[in-house]
Amino acid sequence: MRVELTGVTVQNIVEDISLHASNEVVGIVGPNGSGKSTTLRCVYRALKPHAGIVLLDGESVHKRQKIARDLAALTQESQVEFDFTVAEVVEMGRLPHDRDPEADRRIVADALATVDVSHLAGRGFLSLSGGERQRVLIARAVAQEPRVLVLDEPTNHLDIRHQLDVLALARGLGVTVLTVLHDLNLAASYCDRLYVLEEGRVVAHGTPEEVLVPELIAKVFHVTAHVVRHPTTGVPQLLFDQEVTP
Ligand SMILES: Nc1ncnc2c1ncn2[C@@H]1O[C@H](COP(=O)(O)OP(=O)(O)OP(=O)(O)O)[C@@H](O)[C@H]1O
Repeated sequence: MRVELTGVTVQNIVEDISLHASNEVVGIVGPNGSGKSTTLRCVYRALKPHAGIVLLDGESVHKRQKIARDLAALTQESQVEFDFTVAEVVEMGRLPHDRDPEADRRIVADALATVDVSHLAGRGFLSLSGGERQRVLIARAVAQEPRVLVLDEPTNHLDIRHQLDVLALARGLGVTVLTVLHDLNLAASYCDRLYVLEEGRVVAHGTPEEVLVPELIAKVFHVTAHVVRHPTTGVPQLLFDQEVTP
């Protein structure tokens, strides 16, 4: 499924953002406060842009009926207020679909296993650690079987193994993934293309190799970076000097 933002503007927070993603993993990176979450909010309809348009397969997200089924979002606001069990939380991913108890049970069990939280199925969500909660919310998104997955810092709270697992999982779904990531090396490893935001505007986009160059890193993040090749994958990775630049 194709996600396309054209000229999206929200107050003076983001201005004239245009980006697209189509059956690929697209990362949004940028410094704190550069407008990454605000951009994603326009995609999962938590915000209506003041100008511009967000299309899913050519249809405005604000008019589309089936968006609850097609799009799953793991966001900064994704929370569970009441103490549902983990299994119940993941079952919520099936709500937008027509009910099929047997298939739903299987899909939920698969999602729990895929995200390595089957052993937590009977636990209360609110008793979980931050990382466990994050993985359960990812399992809920997986159980939804979306065509577009929107992730706002999905590796938050996760240990390194689970960071790698979650991003590999998102890639392996084979759907359109639009994700905000702070870790530029993870972004380089798991994203097909990146958009770099600075002060509410897209200042660069392209493959990680095209985008993650020392000049851009210095300009946008104010740090000095050296690009090296990962010894086994060949993916560009960044090493940072300790001093920040003005
Ligand atoms: N509802 C709001 N009212 C006023 N300002 C807002 C609102 N939402 C976001 N902002 C401001 O807009 C800017 C962009 O916020 P946003 O959360 O989109 O940034 P971000 O790139 O996701 O940041 P971070 O990396 O810190 O999560 C910030 O300066 C933020 O304080």
